[in-house]
Amino acid sequence: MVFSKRKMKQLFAFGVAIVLVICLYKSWGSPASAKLSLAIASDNDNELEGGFDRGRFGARHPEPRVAEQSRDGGVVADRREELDKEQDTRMNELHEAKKQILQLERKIQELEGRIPRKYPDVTFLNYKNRKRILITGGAGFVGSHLVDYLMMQGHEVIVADNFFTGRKRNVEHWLGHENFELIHHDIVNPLFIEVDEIYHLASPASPPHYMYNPVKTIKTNTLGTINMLGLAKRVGAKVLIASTSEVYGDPDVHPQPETYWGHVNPIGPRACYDEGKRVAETLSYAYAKQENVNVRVARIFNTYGPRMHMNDGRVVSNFIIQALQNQSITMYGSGKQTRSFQYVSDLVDGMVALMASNYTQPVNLGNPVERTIQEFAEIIRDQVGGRSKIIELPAVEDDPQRRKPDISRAKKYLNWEPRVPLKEGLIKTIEYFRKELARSNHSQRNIFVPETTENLEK
Ligand SMILES: O=c1ccn([C@@H]2O[C@H](COP(=O)(O)OP(=O)(O)O[C@H]3OC[C@@H](O)[C@H](O)[C@H]3O)[C@@H](O)[C@H]2O)c(=O)[nH]1
Repeated sequence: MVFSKRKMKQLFAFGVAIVLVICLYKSWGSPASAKLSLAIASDNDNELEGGFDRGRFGARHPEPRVAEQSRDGGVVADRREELDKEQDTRMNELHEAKKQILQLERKIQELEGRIPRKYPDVTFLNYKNRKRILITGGAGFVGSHLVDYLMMQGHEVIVADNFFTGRKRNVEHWLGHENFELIHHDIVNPLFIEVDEIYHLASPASPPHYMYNPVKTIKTNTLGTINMLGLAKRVGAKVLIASTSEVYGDPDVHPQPETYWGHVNPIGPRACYDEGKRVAETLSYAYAKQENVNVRVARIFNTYGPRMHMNDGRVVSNFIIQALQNQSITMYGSGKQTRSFQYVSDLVDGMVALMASNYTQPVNLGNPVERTIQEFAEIIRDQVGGRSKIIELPAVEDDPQRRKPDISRAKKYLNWEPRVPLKEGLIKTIEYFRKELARSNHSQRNIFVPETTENLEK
C-alpha cells in the first residue's frame, strides 16, 4: 500500500494523539474509573493489591490508603512519601510515553522511506561528463532554481544551506534522488568535500533580511567566501561568486557597466551587504591571482519569481501579496526611484553560461528594462486586478535612486540576454503567491500538530 506524504503525516498525527490520550487516561484515570477503584479498594484491598494490572502507564490510584491513614491520625511524612511516589510514577509514565512517540516517529520515517518516490526525468550523463557541483544557499529562492536546472542536466548536486532564508521545501522534490544531497551547513565554517564546481550563493539578499543581523551578513560574505575559495583551491574546483548590483551603491553612472566602481556608503545600513559583497569580489580576485583559483563573478540585479519567501520583504513579493489581499500597496518614498526586474530562469541561464565560459571578469546579470517603483506598483495592481490603493511611506535610508544593468558584456562573452518579459514572469509569480497565501490561510485554520518530540517538550 502506498501512502501520500500528506496521508503519512495525518497517520503520524493520529498515532501521536492516540498515545497521548492513552497516557492521560492511564496516568490520571477517568473520573469514573477513579470512583470505581475507590469503591473496590475499600471493599477488598488485598485482592486489589494482587490483581490490579498496573500496566505500562496504569499506576493504582492512591487516595483510599491516604484517606485511611488520615483518619487514624496518619503522619504528614507518609502523605509526602506517597505524593513523591506518585510523582515518580507519573514522571516514569511521561518518559515511557515519549519513548513510544519516538518509536512511532521512527516507524513513520521507515514507512516514508519505503514509498517509491517519483522524480523528474533527469538527463543521463556518463561518469566523464557528470560533474559534482556544490551550491551554497541552494535551498534559497535563486539557489533552488539552479539546483533544478543542474539536476535536470544530469549532474550530481550538493546543497549546503543553513536555512536562515532557505527552505527544505524548495528542494524537497529531489530528496532521496541518487544525484542529490542536502547538507545543513553554515558556510562561515569550513566544508570539506570533493567537488568540480561551486556556485557560492549563500547570503541573505533581501534588505530587511540582510539588515536583520548585519554582523552575520558580513561574516557570511567574508568568512563564508574565504571558506569557499579555500575549498576551490584545495580541490581545484571552479567557483562562481554571486555578487550584486548593490556593489554600485546609489550609482552616479547610469546604466551601470561593470567598469563602474560604484558609490557605496561604507557605514550606512546597507553596508553589511554592499561592502560584504565588494570584499567577496576582492577576495575572489586575490585568490585567482595568488592561488590560481578559477573564479567567475556574477553581479546579480533585482530578480523575482516563484519560491520567493512570503516574508521576503522585497518590492516584488510585498506588492503582489498586498495586491492579492486588497491591502494598500506600500511605496517607500516618492516612487520615482527605478529598478529593472529579471525573471529567475533568465538569471539561472546566465549563471550557468558564465560558469561554462572562459570569461573571468565580473558580469552583470539583469534585465535592462527599467521602471519606476510607482509604475511597477500600478503594473502589479492591474495585473492582479484587485482594489488596492497605492500609498506612500517614508523613504528608505540610502535607497539607490536609479538602477539598470548595462549587459553588453554578458551579450558579448556569454551570448546571454534575458528572454522572459515582465508580464509573463509576473503571471507565474502571482500564481505562486496566490497558492502560498491559500496554503498559509489553510494551515492557520488547522489545529497545531506537533511534528517532533522536541516540540512536545516545549
Ligand atoms: O514594500 C516595498 C518594498 C520596497 N520598495 C522599494 O522598491 C525598491 C526595490 O527594493 P527591494 O527591497 O526589492 O530591493 P533593492 O533593489 O533595494 O535591493 C536588492 O537589490 C538587488 C539584489 O542584490 C538584492 O536582492 C537586493 O539587495 C526600493 O526602492 C525600495 O525602497 C517599496 O517601495 N515598497
